[in-house]
Amino acid sequence: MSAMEPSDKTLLIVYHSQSGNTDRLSRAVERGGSRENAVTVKRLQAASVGKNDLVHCRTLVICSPEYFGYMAGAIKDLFDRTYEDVRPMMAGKAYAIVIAAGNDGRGALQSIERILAGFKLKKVQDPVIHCGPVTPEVISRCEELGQTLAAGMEFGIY
Ligand SMILES: Cc1cc2nc3c(=O)[nH]c(=O)nc-3n(C[C@H](O)[C@H](O)[C@H](O)COP(=O)(O)O)c2cc1C
Repeated sequence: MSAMEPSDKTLLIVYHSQSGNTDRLSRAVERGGSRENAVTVKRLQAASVGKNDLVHCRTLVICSPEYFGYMAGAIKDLFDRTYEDVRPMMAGKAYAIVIAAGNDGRGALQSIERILAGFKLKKVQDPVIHCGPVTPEVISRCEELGQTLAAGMEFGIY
């Protein structure tokens, strides 16, 4: 595995979803990010993400439902599978988090933030935490998040 090339401009969106809510939010992030032509946007289910996907992205968006006050197991599994090997190559990359929850979401957010702090990733946007059914408003927020991240990458801010 090689270290990240400076020319890498990949926005990696990792998601897990059981009943479709997080899936829809992650698609909205993808749509927003795709508005910036100079950035490659990759949206992958957490279970299919490998170490190279993490190493070769510049910016990472984790989209997770909250299950039992925590991130989805598939997101945790991704971190478990990759942490030791990729951690040295992750420092300084940018991240943002999107949470779909029933009525809370803070447990999922905090658990992900703790691990990303261990990776030494840099939080560059406030999280989107959405409770309840997906609404047009949260779809717009997620599109905006994706576009803002991609624009920041395009202009070399992240
Ligand atoms: C097994 C399970 C556990 C859940 N636990 C929580 C929880 O602890 N806190 C919360 O706010 N919502 C909880 N929910 C609700 C989900 O977070 C919410 O429905 C979310 O939108 C599901 O996203 P998904 O459609 O992408 O799977 C839970 C749902 C399931 C199925």
